[in-house]
Amino acid sequence: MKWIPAFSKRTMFIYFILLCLLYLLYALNTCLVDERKFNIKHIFLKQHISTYKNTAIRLATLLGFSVSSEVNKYRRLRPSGAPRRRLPDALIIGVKKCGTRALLEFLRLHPDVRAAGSEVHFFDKFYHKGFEWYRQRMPATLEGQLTMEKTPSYWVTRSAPRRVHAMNPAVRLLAVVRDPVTRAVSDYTQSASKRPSLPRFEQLALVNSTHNWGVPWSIVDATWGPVRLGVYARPLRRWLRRFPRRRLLLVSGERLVADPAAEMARVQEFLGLKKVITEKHFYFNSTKGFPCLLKSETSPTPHCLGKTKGRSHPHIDPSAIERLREFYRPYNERFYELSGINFGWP
Ligand SMILES: Nc1ncnc2c1ncn2[C@@H]1O[C@H](COP(=O)(O)OS(=O)(=O)O)[C@@H](OP(=O)(O)O)[C@H]1O
Repeated sequence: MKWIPAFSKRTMFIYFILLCLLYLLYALNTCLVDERKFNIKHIFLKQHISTYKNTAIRLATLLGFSVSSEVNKYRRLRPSGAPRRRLPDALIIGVKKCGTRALLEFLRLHPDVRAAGSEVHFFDKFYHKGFEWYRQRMPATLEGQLTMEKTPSYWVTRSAPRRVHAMNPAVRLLAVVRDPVTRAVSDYTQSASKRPSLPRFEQLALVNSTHNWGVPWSIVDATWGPVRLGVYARPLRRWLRRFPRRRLLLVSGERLVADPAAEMARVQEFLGLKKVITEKHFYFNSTKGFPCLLKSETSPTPHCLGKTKGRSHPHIDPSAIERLREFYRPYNERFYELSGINFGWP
């Protein structure tokens, strides 16, 4: 052990204190430039490595050592605690009219999640604009916070799995699914609210045909958008060709209404988030018939989702509902097999 310089205990102690002071000053500096709330996870976990690195660089510079060009980048960098826009870490990819807005709004209650407010439609409509354009649409986040976006049409966009994979193969995907019959009625209700002259649901969902024995019979029009979108097995297969099953969380639209806190516990676990969103955040609004929020980042008072969420549906002939249920049954079975979850739709 002769090669160890013979420092006195006193000198070593002074060096140790100096190092601790430098680290403390650096950590404090990081907090002060951060205009948001002090975030324990952010400072002490995610930034740990870069904090040590930057402190070492500062120390080296102070002691008069020259620093390499790579290290010189440090001077141009903003303090590492400053918020900046990043590509999403997680995406809500669908399914239309299954509760995607509710999921996003609930997730926004979490201090470690920041999400784009409106649907960005990058992977379906604006892919040609490039990832930099996409990044600019994202909210600024601190290191350690998740950046999110929801665009339900990604679920059925054929090129979306490949494109999302090209952005980040480790991205986490969430898809909300609900009974395809209710989903179809919800989809129709939305269209009818924009076009009051739209024919009745039954007329669009079913086409009259003649049964083999001459008995009039109606068959489901599987080409009609609101019906086609409820065949979940096909798009799921496409996503699973690109992403392992563990990267995709299927959220139950029914449970998101019946027990939002329990469903959000699954979501938070999947996203690797601390369980912050709990029963305390929700109350059931009997007028609306849906869970609403007690408070959120944007509103300190109790509030529900907008008027376009939770519309009342028109009455649909029960025989048409039954025809649709028969139609979806084999597709639902296939979907349960592929996903490994039995959603128990009637
Ligand atoms: N908490 C809460 N409040 C209101 N609505 C809720 C909620 N949770 C789930 N839902 C259901 O979400 C349905 C709308 O789904 P999406 O947000 O995915 O619609 S969209 O695709 O973004 O247009 C919406 O469909 P409709 O009932 O047909 O309006 C709701 O059934």
